[in-house]
Amino acid sequence: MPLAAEPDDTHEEGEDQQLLLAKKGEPTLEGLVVGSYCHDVLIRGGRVVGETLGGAAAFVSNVLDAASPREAEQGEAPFVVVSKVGRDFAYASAPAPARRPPLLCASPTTSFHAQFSDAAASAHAPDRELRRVHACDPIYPADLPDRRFAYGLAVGVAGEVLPETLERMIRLCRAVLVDAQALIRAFDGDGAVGHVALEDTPYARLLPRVAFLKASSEEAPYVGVETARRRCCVIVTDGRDGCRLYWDGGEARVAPFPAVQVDPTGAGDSFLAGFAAGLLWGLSATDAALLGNFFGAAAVSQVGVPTFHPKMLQG
Ligand SMILES: Nc1ncnc2c1ncn2[C@@H]1O[C@H](COP(=O)(O)OP(=O)(O)O)[C@@H](O)[C@H]1O
Ligand SMILES: O=P([O-])([O-])O[C@@H]1[C@@H](O)[C@H](O)[C@@H](O)[C@H](O)[C@@H]1O
Repeated sequence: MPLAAEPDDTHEEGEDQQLLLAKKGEPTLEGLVVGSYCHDVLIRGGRVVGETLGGAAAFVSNVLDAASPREAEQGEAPFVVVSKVGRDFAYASAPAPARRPPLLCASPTTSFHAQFSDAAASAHAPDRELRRVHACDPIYPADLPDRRFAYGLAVGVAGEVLPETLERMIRLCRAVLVDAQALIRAFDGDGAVGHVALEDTPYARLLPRVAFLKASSEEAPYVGVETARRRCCVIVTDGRDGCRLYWDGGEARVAPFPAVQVDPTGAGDSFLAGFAAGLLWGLSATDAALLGNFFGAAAVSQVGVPTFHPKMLQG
């Protein structure tokens, strides 16, 4: 499966899955996670049933730390997070923001209300309706550290990863993985989350320089998988049915792990981080997707940012 050509980094043909692996003599691969922490308010049957830390940066950091427990214990930071919050941010002491503090802005912290139907935990109910209540400042190219990274994760939730910021990530990182929700979300006057076609956004021209694009089954029609797969590897996640990988010339289904869903929030973020961790371990893309499915299933089994126990990954 050929990865997207690296526009700013040459690599030998055939090093498809090796892009995220340290080369001989290289220091530990450092990652760049770009996306904002946020406040999540969970509403079921018209009542607030939970208020939690959210934002892909929180879920992604959680998984990357769980997948590299030795570095996390030794205080090594195999990745940096560029995130923005307001002075009202309520979770500064939570593990992820405490380890990787966000930039403080004058604007309020991004906040989402996730409305679940009463049956949302059942097998086939739509999992949630999202509304963006507040949006913090965008993340600008100048907010990114001026150094090279082995990989980047563009994981905005409220439009904070600007096209020019993604372009800078591509220049700084050997391989960039993108969550489609950072590219195709649109918000109406009340903040209700909708989607626009990726082709109609300024991000479309950057796709040939992206290694992996992850989209949920709800987002996939707006991504245009048949077009996108000719530019980069596209992963479509499908909740309890696992995920499928599409590249130019092939596709593969990767089975899910069983889970009792109590809160679908963060499943996609956790999947993408688990997938990236799998590539860093040297797994093939399909085996890395299986690790992503593992973390996605673990995420839905808990409310908010899940707790992963270090032993959970020991064979
Ligand atoms: N109810 C579930 N049971 C088992 N695995 C799940 C469940 N929901 C999500 N997952 C896992 O998490 C991944 C991402 O979930 P999904 O809901 O598709 O993403 P998103 O949050 O972006 O909509 C799925 O591919 C699957 O592996
Ligand atoms: O559930 P998921 O799609 O992986 O990602 C979620 C976002 O879609 C949502 O906007 C945000 O409020 C959550 O904290 C989480 O980041």
